[in-house]
Amino acid sequence: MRDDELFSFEDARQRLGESFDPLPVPAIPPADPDLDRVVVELRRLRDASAALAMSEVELGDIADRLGEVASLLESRVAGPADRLETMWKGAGTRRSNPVSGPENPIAPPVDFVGCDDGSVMATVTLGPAYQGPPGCVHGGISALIIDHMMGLANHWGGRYGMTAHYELDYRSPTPLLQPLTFRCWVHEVDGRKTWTHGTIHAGDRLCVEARGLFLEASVPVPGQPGTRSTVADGSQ
Ligand SMILES: CCCCCCCCCC(=O)SCCNC(=O)CCNC(=O)[C@H](O)C(C)(C)COP(=O)(O)OP(=O)(O)OC[C@H]1O[C@@H](n2cnc3c(N)ncnc32)[C@H](O)[C@@H]1OP(=O)(O)O
Repeated sequence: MRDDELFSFEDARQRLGESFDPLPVPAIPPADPDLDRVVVELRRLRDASAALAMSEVELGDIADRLGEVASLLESRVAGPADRLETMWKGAGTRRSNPVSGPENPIAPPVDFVGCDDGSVMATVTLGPAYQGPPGCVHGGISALIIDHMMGLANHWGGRYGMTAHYELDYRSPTPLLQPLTFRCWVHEVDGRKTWTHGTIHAGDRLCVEARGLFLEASVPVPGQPGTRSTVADGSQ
């Protein structure tokens, strides 16, 4: 089997239907549009603040003004422990995860597409907030995105699980400010185990190769005693 082949293409077709259009995997449910707009603005602040040093910006009372907004929000939102509970009462973690979640300002965000061959793909351009080596994506950010994306590829391939083992080879520098193509696919399955592979390319150049072992498992859901989640799609 070639390394980039789905473990069972026909099996995936049976599970996913004879023909299907690429879809977001899994679809992220909409919520209050104002909430998503707030996060879009927070991301603009994130990216602008990553470029503040050595800039010409007159900072003056900027910190005070931002502090006022932060205090306003803090006074009206749930604390972290309560938030963990509400997160699992709604759309699971799909809206709040740190890779694609529209409610999470640290998410770049990355938009995923499920492909006809069973893989999951994404194209994303990362800015200076994600820098590691000069001009390059931080290796931990690459790892974060691929790990999450492998979870989605498992879901797309009808599997689920928690990452038990995960390894990456950084084959060449991963550039900032250029479109990067991420791809993940289920490579092999055996009982509770799913081996999932992934790559990052800049154009035709291979930047990162990754392999993960996922084990079917469940974890207790915060605030819902006796309830466990399979972490399959952020729901139970
Ligand atoms: C739509 C989807 C959206 C969601 C995407 C989310 C993706 C995010 C992915 C993550 O980041 S998950 C978070 C990071 N992972 C964790 O926190 C997992 C922490 N580890 C655990 O909870 C447990 O170790 C785990 C549930 C993974 C496994 O515990 P088990 O007690 O169920 O496994 P066990 O020790 O019985 O081992 C089962 C088999 O797996 C093998 N195994 C376990 N850990 C391994 C390992 N690290 N390396 C290789 N093999 C391993 C083990 O040898 C054994 O093989 P055999 O059955 O052949 O004997």
